[in-house]
Amino acid sequence: MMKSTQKIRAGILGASGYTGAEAMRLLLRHPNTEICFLTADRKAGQPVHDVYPHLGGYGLPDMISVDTAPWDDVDVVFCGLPHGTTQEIIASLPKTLKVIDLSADFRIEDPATYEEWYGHEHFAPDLQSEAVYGLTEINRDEIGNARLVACPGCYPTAVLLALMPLTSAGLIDSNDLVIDAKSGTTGAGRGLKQITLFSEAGEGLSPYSIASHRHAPEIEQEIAKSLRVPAADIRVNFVPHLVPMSRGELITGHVRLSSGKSVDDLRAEYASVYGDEPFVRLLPKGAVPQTQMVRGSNNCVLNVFEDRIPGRATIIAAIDNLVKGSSGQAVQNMNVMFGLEETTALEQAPLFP
Ligand SMILES: NC(=O)C1=CN([C@@H]2O[C@H](COP(=O)(O)OP(=O)(O)OC[C@H]3O[C@@H](n4cnc5c(N)ncnc54)[C@H](OP(=O)(O)O)[C@@H]3O)[C@@H](O)[C@H]2O)C=CC1
Ligand SMILES: CC(=O)N[C@@H](CCC(=O)OP(=O)(O)O)C(=O)O
Repeated sequence: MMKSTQKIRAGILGASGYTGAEAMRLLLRHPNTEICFLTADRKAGQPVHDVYPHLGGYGLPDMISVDTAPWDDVDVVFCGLPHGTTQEIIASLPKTLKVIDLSADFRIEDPATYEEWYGHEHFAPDLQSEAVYGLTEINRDEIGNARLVACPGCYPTAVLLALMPLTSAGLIDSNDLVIDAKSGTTGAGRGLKQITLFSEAGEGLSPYSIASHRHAPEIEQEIAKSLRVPAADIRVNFVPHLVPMSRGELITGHVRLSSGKSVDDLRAEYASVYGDEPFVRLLPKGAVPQTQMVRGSNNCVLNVFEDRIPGRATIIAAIDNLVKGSSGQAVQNMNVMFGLEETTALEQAPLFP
């Protein structure tokens, strides 16, 4: 447990990206953390106020290149880098440094599955075997002892928070999981991409990676681990959509109830599992989760509804992809790793409207 006056010295890799900016915003109000360095690639050398004007004036250091980062000056690094980059960079870092990775680099445990979905061999398999999957509510104890935490993808965060208590309790069929997911455009990062151009994403709703998104094997892996069955025994149909809003994510799960189980049983399980959780909220019966309920917060709101088809149910969960779906969960994990109050710097109520 850290003394309350002791500061954690943090570096943020990929600080000029969206998750980096969100990590800065959250850590600026963290009483036990000092931001020591920020890295960027093309924007290296620029002051924060040039990259993110809303974060100017807070005394943050200028962006530097990752090659010149003073690793010995920090206790922890947050890695908001593109896939495949973190595993190369952190392999050469001091082994005492704690690492909280927001990318997908250390989430997939099976090397063949990793290669199949990410298109290359893993560059740091030793580090992969050390990594702990950072879904805080489910893996809190392991995260507390971890050096390297692989934060879940934004969609898997919402999907697993919604489904895992139910699959673990045997209340729904783990082989009949159909997920329809929607994300704001920040989910695709700050780099210029045609799909997120205002003129192409605005006024529309675009499905993508239909039944072929890399978050499906990540979801299957975690459900399979919790049930102690091979990942191939779990099958998730997952279709994401890009929605013209900057942040927010909503997932709709269409599930089959186990024999004799009702929606009230599912609600009772959520209430039991999440009753004491600071960030996961089961809404009152009938209340509909919406992205507007979580914007800017580390909260996940969820609920379950009866389907018209007997024996089926519809589950809805909403998170902010940049908070609970990435940087907020990363800070939550840092708090756990350093023995701090888990909610520190994350108490922000949602922004509305
Ligand atoms: N956005 C989201 O909602 C979520 C994102 N993630 C994951 O988190 C990671 C970061 O995402 P996000 O912030 O959206 O990404 P962005 O594209 O917004 O930012 C990427 C950052 O990485 C830097 N960078 C790019 N290439 C390199 C390189 N070769 N070496 C060093 N630095 C590099 C960029 O610098 P520069 O700007 O100077 O080019 C920038 O700071 C990704 O892996 C993403 O998949 C996970 C969950 C949710
Ligand atoms: C809207 C959008 O493009 N979202 C991203 C997911 C962002 C995320 O959580 O991703 P990682 O697994 O990449 O870390 C996508 O579908 O690729």
